[in-house]
Amino acid sequence: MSEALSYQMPHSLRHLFAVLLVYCNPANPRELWEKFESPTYEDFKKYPNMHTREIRHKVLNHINDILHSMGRDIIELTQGKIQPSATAKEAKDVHFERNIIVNEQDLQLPYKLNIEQRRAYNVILDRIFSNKLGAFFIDGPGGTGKSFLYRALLATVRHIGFIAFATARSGVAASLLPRGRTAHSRFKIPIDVNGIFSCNISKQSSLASLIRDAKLIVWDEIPMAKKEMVETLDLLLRDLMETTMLFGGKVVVFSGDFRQTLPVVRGGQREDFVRESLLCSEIWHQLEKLQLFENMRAKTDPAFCEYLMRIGNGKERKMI
Ligand SMILES: Nc1ncnc2c1ncn2[C@@H]1O[C@H](COP(=O)(O)OP(=O)(O)OP(=O)(O)O)[C@@H](O)[C@H]1O
Repeated sequence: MSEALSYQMPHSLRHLFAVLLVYCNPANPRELWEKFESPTYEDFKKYPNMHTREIRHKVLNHINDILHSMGRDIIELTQGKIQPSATAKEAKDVHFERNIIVNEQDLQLPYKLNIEQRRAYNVILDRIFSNKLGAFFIDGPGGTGKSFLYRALLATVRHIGFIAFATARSGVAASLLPRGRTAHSRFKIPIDVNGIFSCNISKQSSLASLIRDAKLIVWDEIPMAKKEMVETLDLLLRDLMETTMLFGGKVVVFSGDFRQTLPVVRGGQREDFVRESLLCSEIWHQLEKLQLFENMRAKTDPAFCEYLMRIGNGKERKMI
């Protein structure tokens, strides 16, 4: 840092400081910062009426933005006194999404797939590797291994360095997927779509570029999502990819079980839930359906599997 002071601009000094923090592991980052912070302020000092406190905050936020792009955080340096900006949070998120390390266990999943799962796995991967459009719905009752199949797909695609998004309608389902996020937060879809068919993503942002690069998008629990959410994602992808192809020509895999929960419509009746679901969207008819039948959860108890199916299909009169 001492050497750099004589020839580097404040902007570069801030960058150098971030690099030192990440790659050189200084014994006492705070002491290092306090010794060299002043020269990193110089470019902000030319603004009239800007107090030192404000300048310090701006400078630390800039360093934080740089640290986030490298997957680190200034909280280590400031003990939580500085909150990252929205841009910094996005940069950090993008960095993590581009650098996911797949765990060994998940890499073994493709070898454990049953016949139906393997068929779906091969069809989807083939579309990804041949760069062709693929919009799928994995149709399988609870326990048939839909999540198991996603994990295998996500592991394979991420392991070779491709970007794959794991999303779900609810936070609970998202947390069960490796680096899962709710579809709302991943694609910035408004919570209450209500005729606003646009996601809050600027075309120039790093998130937009990450989405453009994505090879696979997985969306679990789709029966719980309102059809407008899926239509909004379709519009976002067409817009970002500058094409009229469904989902911008990307490979998108939806799944869920329509025997389970449908979208919530306040004060609605059964027909309202159905009308709001993906089943009543134009997109539904364009999805390729891949079936899973074998119940892997209750494999050793076929009678129980049949009982569950009868409940799901509304044919069971006797409840335990
Ligand atoms: N090929 C497989 N080999 C071994 N176990 C499997 C396989 N597929 C699924 N399983 C296991 O079966 C159980 C159910 O699988 P999973 O949770 O993926 O089903 P699901 O269809 O997503 O269920 P739900 O709709 O209820 O969420 C899990 O314990 C999972 O580990």
